Amino acid sequence: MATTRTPLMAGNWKMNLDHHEAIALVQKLAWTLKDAKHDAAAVEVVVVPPFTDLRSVQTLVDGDKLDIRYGAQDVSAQASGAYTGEISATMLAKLGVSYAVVGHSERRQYHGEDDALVGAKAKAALGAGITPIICVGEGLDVRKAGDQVSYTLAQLDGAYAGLSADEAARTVVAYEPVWAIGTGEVATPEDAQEVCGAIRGRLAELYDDSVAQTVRVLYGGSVKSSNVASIMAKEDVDGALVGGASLQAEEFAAIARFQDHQVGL
Ligand SMILES: O=C(CO)COP(=O)(O)O
Repeated sequence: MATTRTPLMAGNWKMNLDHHEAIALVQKLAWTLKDAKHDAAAVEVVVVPPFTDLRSVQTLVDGDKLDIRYGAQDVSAQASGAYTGEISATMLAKLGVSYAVVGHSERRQYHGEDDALVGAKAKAALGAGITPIICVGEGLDVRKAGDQVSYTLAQLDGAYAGLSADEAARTVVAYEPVWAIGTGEVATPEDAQEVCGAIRGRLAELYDDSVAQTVRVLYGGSVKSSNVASIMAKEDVDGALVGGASLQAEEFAAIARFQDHQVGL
């Protein structure tokens, strides 16, 4: 983690928690962070619930003036029209959504999303003032073959192909090795740094150093309060995209409070 970038901890709830449960979790998260005197300017905390929860989360965050932001798990590449089941970036912006996850490996795997579509979704989000969290990362076969860097950078090239430097500077990247998602198998801090560093290097090549130094690169895959500090200690890791552990308020708050934890030597 470099001191110039504000760390970002985003909790991707995936298809979990209805809008009642969402309110309970966000309230508990807010209390837990308040008890710990959490400074939202020092570490940004974001929840990413299902679409159906967003209106309730908005009402709670606005009403209680919580220092918590929220995002969507996906966004349409289209602006409006006959796209049954899709949700536009403008609709999300109206709900005060700050972030949209695009290209999550589960969407790539189960919905056939490719890099061009991921890039188009990122562009649509940016057009509505929403920060896309662009997900990349290799599967187990690629990792076993030692090709994780080239594979992930090819995904990055595809997703950023249509983005200008100004747009790229307003994105977040999440490196999520598929073999580490929901498996309990966390990448080592060195594994995370290798690819996150390569992503930053590629952004410098595609754009310039200022873009590369501005974009936050997150790690995702079995992040917990017990392993987050050692991963965050790495130079090019600026935060985490957390799945399962973000469904428990105390655990997610402890992840956001990673600076309280001692990094083992
Ligand atoms: O996919 C993830 C976040 O987007 C990671 O999920 P887990 O933290 O459950 O491994």
